[in-house]
Amino acid sequence: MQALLQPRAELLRFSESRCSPSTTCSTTSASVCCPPTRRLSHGHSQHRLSAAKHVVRAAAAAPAKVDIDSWVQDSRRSREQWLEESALGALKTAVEAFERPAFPCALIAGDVVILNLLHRLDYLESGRVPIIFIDTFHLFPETHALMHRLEEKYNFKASVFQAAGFTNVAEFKKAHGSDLFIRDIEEYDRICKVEPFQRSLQDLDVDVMINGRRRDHGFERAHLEVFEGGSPVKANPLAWWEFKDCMDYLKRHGLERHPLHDQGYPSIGDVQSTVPVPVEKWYEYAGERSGRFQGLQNPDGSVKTECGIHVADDVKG
Ligand SMILES: Nc1ncnc2c1ncn2[C@@H]1O[C@H](COP(=O)(O)OS(=O)(=O)O)[C@@H](OP(=O)(O)O)[C@H]1O
Repeated sequence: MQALLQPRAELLRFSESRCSPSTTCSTTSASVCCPPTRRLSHGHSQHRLSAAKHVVRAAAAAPAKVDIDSWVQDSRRSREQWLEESALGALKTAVEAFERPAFPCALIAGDVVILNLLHRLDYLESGRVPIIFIDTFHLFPETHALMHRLEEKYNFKASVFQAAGFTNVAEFKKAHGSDLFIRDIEEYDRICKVEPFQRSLQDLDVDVMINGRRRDHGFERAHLEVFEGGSPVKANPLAWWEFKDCMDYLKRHGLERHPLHDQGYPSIGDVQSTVPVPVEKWYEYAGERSGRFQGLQNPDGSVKTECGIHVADDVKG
């Protein structure tokens, strides 16, 4: 309360010092502006204006004894702690309530965070949460290499799914050419992403699917909740995190991040449709994914922002 009163006391002191002791202030609001004994008879409106400016300044200024910087730091720390605890809680809730959880993992920053959270809960080494990795035949080699390093580190083996009927990229290109994604992006997504993804959920009979989708990814995900109904149910432990929270988590915990971040890529998908983004854009709303799906359009001509993996309500197909 004292702190709230202080600016007004300041104002009165300020007003008093500006009023001439030899003049009288005549306006009704002068009781705020000047003590009654020193009311001005002239130029009061001008004086009132400077006093009003002072009110704004006085109200904006913090009482001297408050260390706002430490408040800011404390609130950041509590936010980080809360985000971390809520993500761990969501994963635990999902895994304990369902029988066959799985985590389809593309190794973008949030996925690397989730892998670490799963490791902390002992769901990786124990095999309680299988990791699904869709090899689209068009991923960056660095993505494959990172997956191998994380498999070693956390002692798990990802279940890899590829386009049906092919065992390697050469076979795929022989059948479909090397530019299917240019000629027919819908068909490319269906063959290389959506079908292997749906097959992975069916083969593992997944009843709850963990993933790293977040509200700050863009308008399609702006209202995402931590859990979503459907078949399977989806657990989105990072729904309320921002991209910066993910990067900060990796740094705070000394974790390896995807090496392409250091080459300017905030998000990493397929080689042919992922480009670097100026770093000042990374943390804007939807900035993380702004280098994805480059040059691609939906059939209705709108800009592509999803490959279709998570668009259907019932992703098991
Ligand atoms: N390669 C690969 N392997 C396993 N799982 C994958 C893969 N690519 C995408 N996904 C899953 O799809 C979610 C959305 O991915 P994206 O929209 O970022 O990209 S993509 O169009 O699918 O490439 C993505 O969500 P995140 O967890 O946020 O990465 C995953 O659940």
